[in-house]
Amino acid sequence: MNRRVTTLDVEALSAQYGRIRVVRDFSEQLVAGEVLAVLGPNGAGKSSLLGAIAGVVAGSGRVTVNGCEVGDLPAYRRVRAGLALVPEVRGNLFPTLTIRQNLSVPRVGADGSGSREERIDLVLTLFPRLNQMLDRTCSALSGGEQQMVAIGMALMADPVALMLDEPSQGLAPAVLLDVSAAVRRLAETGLSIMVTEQNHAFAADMADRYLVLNGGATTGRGTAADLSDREALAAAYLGEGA
Ligand SMILES: Nc1ncnc2c1ncn2[C@@H]1O[C@H](COP(=O)(O)OP(=O)(O)OP(=O)(O)O)[C@@H](O)[C@H]1O
Repeated sequence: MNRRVTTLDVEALSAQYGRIRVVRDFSEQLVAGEVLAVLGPNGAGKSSLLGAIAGVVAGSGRVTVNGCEVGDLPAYRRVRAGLALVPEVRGNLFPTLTIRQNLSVPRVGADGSGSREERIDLVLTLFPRLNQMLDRTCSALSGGEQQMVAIGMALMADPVALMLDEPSQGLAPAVLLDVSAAVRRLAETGLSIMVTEQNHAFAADMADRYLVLNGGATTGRGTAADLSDREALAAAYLGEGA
């Protein structure tokens, strides 16, 4: 896998609800195999940013996936171009369906011709604990198990760029380790991953680098090593000029 290949290129992106713009002039590039953490306080615009990139929140700007400009395409066409989103609190899951049924819902692969069994095998290799509970209803799973299925759902489309919206929400520390290990393993396969987080320690376990979004604007950025440097992180939250 050539790690210098840009898989996700976002340029001058904004996100808005009606006339209220909540993300302004966001630009970022991710290369294959890279994990970027998007940090920021409540209301900073993290979910809106991922939503605008995925095409489920109104916005403007350029979004290029694997060299294909998708900024004017509806969300489902962006998925086919290789962009996958796992929304906050596992919002892509069907709670009354079993794990196996949930994994049967998404189209498989960019052109729909992929092997569903192969994709399910990948999900079960990443999250072996799901093996024992494939026929269990998702509403009866723990938050961590639901998060694993939610990530599995996104992986069915064989994406090149995966966006995870606050995957740590409501998860026990032991499960966070499972999720961060899975994110690292996915990055090793060449997937680019953008993950919003407020849990800095969890972000440090996964990310190669981070940026801080505050009030809808990027105020700072740094490497994963900086995430344990409280002063560097505080400066990133306050703004690079602080
Ligand atoms: N559907 C909506 N309609 C109007 N405004 C919204 C909507 N969703 C979010 N907002 C506003 O957009 C801004 C950014 O919200 P967003 O959810 O993107 O932030 P966030 O950083 O993800 O926050 P959190 O960490 O609390 O999830 C906030 O001011 C929020 O109130």
